[in-house]
Amino acid sequence: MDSVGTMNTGQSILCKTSHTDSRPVASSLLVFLLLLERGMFSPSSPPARLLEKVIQYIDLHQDEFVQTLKEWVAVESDSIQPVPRLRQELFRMMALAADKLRRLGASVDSVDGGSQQLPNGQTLPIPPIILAELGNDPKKPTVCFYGHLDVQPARREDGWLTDPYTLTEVDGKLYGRGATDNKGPVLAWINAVSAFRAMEEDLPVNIKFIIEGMEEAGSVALEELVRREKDRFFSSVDYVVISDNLWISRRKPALTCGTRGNSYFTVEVKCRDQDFHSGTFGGILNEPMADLIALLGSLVDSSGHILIPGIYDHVAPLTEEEKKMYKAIDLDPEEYRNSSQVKKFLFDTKEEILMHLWRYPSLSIHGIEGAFEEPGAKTVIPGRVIGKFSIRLVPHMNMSVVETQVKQHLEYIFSKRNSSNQMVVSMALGLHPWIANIKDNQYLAAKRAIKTVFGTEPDMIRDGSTIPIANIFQDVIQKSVMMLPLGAVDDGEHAQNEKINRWNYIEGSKLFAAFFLEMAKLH
Ligand SMILES: Cn1cncc1C[C@H](NC(=O)CCN)C(=O)O
Ligand SMILES: [Zn+2]
Ligand SMILES: [Zn+2]
Repeated sequence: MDSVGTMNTGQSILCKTSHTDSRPVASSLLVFLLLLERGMFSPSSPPARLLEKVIQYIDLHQDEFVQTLKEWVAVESDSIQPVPRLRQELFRMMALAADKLRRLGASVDSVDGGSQQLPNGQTLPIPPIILAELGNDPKKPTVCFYGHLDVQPARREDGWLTDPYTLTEVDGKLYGRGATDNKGPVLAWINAVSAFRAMEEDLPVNIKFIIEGMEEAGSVALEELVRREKDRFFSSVDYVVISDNLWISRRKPALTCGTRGNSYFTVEVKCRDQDFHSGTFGGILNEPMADLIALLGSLVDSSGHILIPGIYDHVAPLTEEEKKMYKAIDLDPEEYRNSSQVKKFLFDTKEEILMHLWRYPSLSIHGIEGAFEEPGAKTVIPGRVIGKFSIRLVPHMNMSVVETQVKQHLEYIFSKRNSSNQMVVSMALGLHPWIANIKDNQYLAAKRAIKTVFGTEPDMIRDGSTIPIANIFQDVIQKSVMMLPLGAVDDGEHAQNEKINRWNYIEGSKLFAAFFLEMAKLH
């Protein structure tokens, strides 16, 4: 643990609060009691004893696991900024991971990602995608873990309290870019496997890995690889597990049963390609910005209701059963609001907040390309501007119906302005919502593993954002996909001071180990 850097606050890294402490003795005892209570095992039955041993191993080696996370976080594997130095870092990251997996005894294939053509004509290499496997016993189920090792950009000046690429532990929180998204969860899976390997125990399931380095940049080259490997690497895969989202709580584990999709639009308003001076042209033009602001202003009202006619028509009706589901979820709306530093949300109750994040569409306005957005008082009239907004999609909205509704609405608003400018609307991205089959064995196994390791039933949650690869796995290889998050709601993915709690990381490693054993029992 002392190899992990400490923030200069005078707080000792050894001074862990009980809140985040990972107590080896207590948790092993808890597991033992739970296994007894469930009546699944006699006290000395082999799987129960094996799990106890694995859990003990993970507790004893937790500082090594944190150290490896520190080494991985130290690699600036930023896939967003398209510069050669960072691409090199991505290659280094993927090589580190390949090496780690080889040392676990996996056979590892680093598949060449080819290259990426940027809009400015530059080409950059794409880091390899790792396909790895460990065990191919036909009697065991094969579980494939998907994760990514690229990260969002981070600079200390953005408001980080510690160096983003130096994993720093403060009060049981491990701060660093990628700690929770997604290096920590990838390593938790590897830690679970390594515990079995180190104790020379047979792995309960066959394990496969698909690990990429371009997720934050839109998973460039991934879909093509999945299609190409459908009948080879994926032919033996029975289940896919993704751990790339968060719990809705700071303490209570969750299983994710669905995510929203997204339809991303651009609306261009153009007078001419060059800007104007407002002293020379102001007063005699239909200004593109004024048109665009009116268009963007017509999309959603101040209560969050989307004003595009028909947009709610196909949204799945709310059932009584579903309403009950929200009641059970661990979320304190006041705490959530305060910790997000927001004065007031559009909704006050837990149920309304969750429903509007998960099961209703929302429209967000993201930005305007070509607008004057720097400080200062430039008297420009932009000649051409592009507005960007997106609608989060939910079951059972229809993508092409939404596209038509958006276009017709904007054309109607624009026509009422009698503007002489040109308007072009296009849907840049269409991602469908994802729905899990929670009746599937792996959800049952994960629930049992959570009960064993955390002593509680999970929150059955959805997620308001999109993990596009989930639908690709489901559609292309047609196997069950599960999202099993490890991180807490306040981990801050993509934000300054991203972290994963030591407790989540270590208990998460145990959770994956318990999951392997539960999966084996179901087969
Ligand atoms: C790029 N993009 C455009 N529309 C949707 C997306 C995916 C993006 N995914 C995430 O953030 C992963 C969260 N764990 C999002 O949902 O915004
Ligand atoms: Zn991620
Ligand atoms: Zn991310």
